[in-house]
Amino acid sequence: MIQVNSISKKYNDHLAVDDLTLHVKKGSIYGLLGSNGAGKTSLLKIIAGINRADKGSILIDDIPSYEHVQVKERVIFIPDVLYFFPQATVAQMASQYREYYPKWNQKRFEQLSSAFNIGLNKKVHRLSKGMKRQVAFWLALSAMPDVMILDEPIDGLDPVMRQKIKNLLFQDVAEREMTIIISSHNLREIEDLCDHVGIMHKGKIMIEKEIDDLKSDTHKVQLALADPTHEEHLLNQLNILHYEKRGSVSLLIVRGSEEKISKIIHSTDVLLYDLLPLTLEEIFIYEMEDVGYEIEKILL
Ligand SMILES: Nc1ncnc2c1ncn2[C@@H]1O[C@H](COP(=O)(O)OP(=O)(O)OP(=O)(O)O)[C@@H](O)[C@H]1O
Repeated sequence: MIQVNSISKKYNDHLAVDDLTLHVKKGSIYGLLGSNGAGKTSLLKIIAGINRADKGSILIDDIPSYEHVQVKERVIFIPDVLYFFPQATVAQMASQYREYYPKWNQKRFEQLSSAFNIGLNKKVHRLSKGMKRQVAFWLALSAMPDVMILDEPIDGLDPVMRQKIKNLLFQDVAEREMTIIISSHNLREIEDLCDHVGIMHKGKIMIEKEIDDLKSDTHKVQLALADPTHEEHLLNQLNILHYEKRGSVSLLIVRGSEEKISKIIHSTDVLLYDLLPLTLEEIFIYEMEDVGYEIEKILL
């Protein structure tokens, strides 16, 4: 559905997106994570056809997104900083959307008014931050896009509204195979919403996986050996993302299946062995450490 092929984007001398390739399947919800300044917003704007890449191609259903209006009409981008026409009311913004997006669904717009409960004659720029975001989703969902690109979308929404919007997004993905790419620093939200995840750093995707695979492939291990002199040999056999020693107990973050890790560890005499799952937030932190982010003593 969405093919990002070897794209790069430079701002002056800074390479914000570096020869990046990414494919997102139809009906999938793809979470884009990354450090500040990793290039996520730059990438999303290129995928949405707002900015042009210096090199490479973006295809949505095999059609280049930047050059073709018929692709842009099927894609909605909700940016981190929202823009509405100055002085426009909700109703006026809706009529702008109705003109631009051929699949605009007026009936749905009217139905959703009960979910959002914001007056049609309200001027959008006078609404609160969270209410503006509600309007952005109300308009986006009524435009019936095939692709939704969301940059920090939940910022400012209260927990009830977050849940409502999540349910509406899930409904569109399930019923009409809408595809979503979502960038967020709120990893609990990403964990809840997404089926795939990509971690971006310095303009590149470092890891791209199904979220379930990512979670079942990284573990927290507590370990104490009967003979500590055997530890070095044991650790050399494991794919370790992070290591800390607390007294006689070693705390490790290890990549690999539970079965494989247990087998290696049980090849030595162990006094203590505990293997625990990690949250996406913890996996993100240790993967970032692996690419050079300074992380010290943050194991809980
Ligand atoms: N219009 C621009 N002109 C110059 N540099 C830019 C521009 N937009 C982005 N950059 C630079 O490109 C890099 C990537 O920025 P981008 O906004 O894509 O990162 P991000 O991953 O979205 O970051 P954050 O998580 O902090 O929002 C940064 O170094 C930023 O300063």
